[in-house]
Amino acid sequence: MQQGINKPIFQQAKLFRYQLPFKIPIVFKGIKLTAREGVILQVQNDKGEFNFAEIAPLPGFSKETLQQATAQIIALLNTPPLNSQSDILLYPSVAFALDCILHNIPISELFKTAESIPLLQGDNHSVLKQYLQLNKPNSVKLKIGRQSVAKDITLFSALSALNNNLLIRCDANQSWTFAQADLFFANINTQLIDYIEEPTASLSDNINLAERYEVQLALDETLQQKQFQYQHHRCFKALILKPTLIGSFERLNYFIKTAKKFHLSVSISSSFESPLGLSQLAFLASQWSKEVDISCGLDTLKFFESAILNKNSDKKLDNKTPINQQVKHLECLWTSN
Ligand SMILES: O=C(O)CCC(=O)C1=CC=C[C@@H](O)[C@@H]1C(=O)O
Ligand SMILES: [Mg+2]
Repeated sequence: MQQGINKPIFQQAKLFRYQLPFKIPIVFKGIKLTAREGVILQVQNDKGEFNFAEIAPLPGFSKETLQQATAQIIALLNTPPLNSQSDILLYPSVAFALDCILHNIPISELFKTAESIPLLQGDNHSVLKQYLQLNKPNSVKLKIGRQSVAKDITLFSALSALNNNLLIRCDANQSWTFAQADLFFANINTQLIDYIEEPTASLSDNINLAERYEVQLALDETLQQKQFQYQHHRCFKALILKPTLIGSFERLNYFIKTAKKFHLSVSISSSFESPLGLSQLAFLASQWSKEVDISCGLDTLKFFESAILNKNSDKKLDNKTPINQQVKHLECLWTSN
């Protein structure tokens, strides 16, 4: 994808606020959220066409707050023209949204059909129930590291007993110590791990564990460090790209090129965005799949009570209402003129 496109001054920009309640609260790195909050940016270009983007820092994962990101985008919109060469160090959520606008990333309905690897999270009983309800697919992503290692071992073994062909993508979100990760690997059939994302917070410990137990690693949080430069190791199998946490298209393209060079697979993964953000991620995934082996980790709408952008639930919108129409029903929190 092209970089650094400069656009003429836009006619009008608006920011809308959304809030999507979760079915049950979800804990993100120790922060319990009952709802997802973000803003939708709508920009009308000189031809009168609308472009959209979402800014929704994920508490626990993003360094910036929604208030900070909103203030930054307003500052940018107040000094047109919009371009991706801004001197200010942009927050990742803002950099990504800006590039979506500058590159006219459409709201596509692709995400409704894009096949995502099912994400299983919750207590052991509910994870096993979710897996059975999905008719035992051969590939799943399993959250671990949120309960005792003993319970995770029980869960992993119970899940794998349900399907001989199951390959599990594990995600520990850097929550284990070396000893905890070591205990986990020593007590499961590691051949059933497709790859594991970030067992501990130390990349060198993760490599050490991967070599010891012959498991493959995927990098997720590591890729969100602004200074991180990829150095290949044979135990790396996949890159998890969370565009709204990584930021600019320039940085994302760097990882796509890296994946191509080292034959890594790429997962385009959600950060629990609204349907608008997810639809743009699905579009980008379909573009990048021309270059690298892509899978989607966009299976997060199921955690919301309702995935419709709508301020008042009495407005009779349903999921057949086009997303750009839904935006009009949100509370407008800022407008350029
Ligand atoms: O990658 C997926 O399949 C879905 C998204 C997902 O698992 C995550 C999104 C954001 C924060 C975490 O809870 C989690 C992850 O770490 O990958
Ligand atoms: Mg992860």
